[in-house]
Amino acid sequence: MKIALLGYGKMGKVIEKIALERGHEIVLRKSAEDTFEGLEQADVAIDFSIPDAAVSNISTCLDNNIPIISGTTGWLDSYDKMVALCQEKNGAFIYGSNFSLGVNIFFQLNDYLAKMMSNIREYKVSMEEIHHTQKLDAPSGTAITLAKGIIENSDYSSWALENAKEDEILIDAKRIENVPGTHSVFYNSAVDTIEIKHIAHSREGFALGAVVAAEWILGKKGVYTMKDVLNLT
Ligand SMILES: NC(=O)C1=CN([C@@H]2O[C@H](COP(=O)(O)OP(=O)(O)OC[C@H]3O[C@@H](n4cnc5c(N)ncnc54)[C@H](OP(=O)(O)O)[C@@H]3O)[C@@H](O)[C@H]2O)C=CC1
Ligand SMILES: O=C(O)C1=N[C@H](C(=O)O)C[C@H](O)C1
Repeated sequence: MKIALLGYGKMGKVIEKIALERGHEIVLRKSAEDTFEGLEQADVAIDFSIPDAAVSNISTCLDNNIPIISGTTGWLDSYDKMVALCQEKNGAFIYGSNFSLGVNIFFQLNDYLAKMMSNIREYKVSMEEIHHTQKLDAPSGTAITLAKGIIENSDYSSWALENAKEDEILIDAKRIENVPGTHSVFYNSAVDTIEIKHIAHSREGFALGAVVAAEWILGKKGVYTMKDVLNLT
């Protein structure tokens, strides 16, 4: 499979390593100042760039009939627009706030726990996410997906980074050198705390998931998620 890498930073480089190990070829490594030259040769593109570049990268792929996997976070206000473009162009598109197998299992666990806790009034939910200091967006895309999972399964209506109201989920976004990504969901009562936590030990899990998603989408049309790729119910 010929892959275009849109974003060749920390993630782009780990994705390249895993893609080569799995027998794929890289036909474009695009950073900020590079053009899309080489995209036309690609069977699929993988975008791990920056919030301000994601929409342009995804649109360019859809306009050129290249299936696109995007892991870039911090651009979700335009997600519906990209879904509509994919449908209009009869393209193929996956966005994932987190491509690791472990986090996608954690998403399911979070939904289940939120459902279970929804009628138990003694507990108040909150979250913590910790990432490296170069991260541009806060809260993380993964934290937003976790918050959505809780909102869909409870009476909480939104999330806040500070001064959370009664019906808001407080997300504490911490930035600490070299942390690949740690997410915790807490249910606190006066007498105890229930915590579920995912700790990424490196970027390899995210990168492998993105390459697996790229392999999976070949030959398909439509908008999918990692739940489809991993066949999680
Ligand atoms: N979904 C997931 O599983 C994961 C998502 N992420 C997300 O992926 C994104 C990238 O993370 P990371 O690799 O750590 O970040 P880096 O800052 O290390 O890399 C970002 C790269 O994007 C490049 N870039 C900037 N503008 C453009 C553009 N217009 N077109 C193409 N590339 C561009 C930068 O180029 P230059 O160096 O020239 O500025 C740089 O190479 C972030 O949004 C992060 O949140 C990260 C890990 C997992
Ligand atoms: O920027 C990162 O590094 C990460 N970003 C993603 C996010 O925003 O959730 C996924 C992962 O946690 C690492």
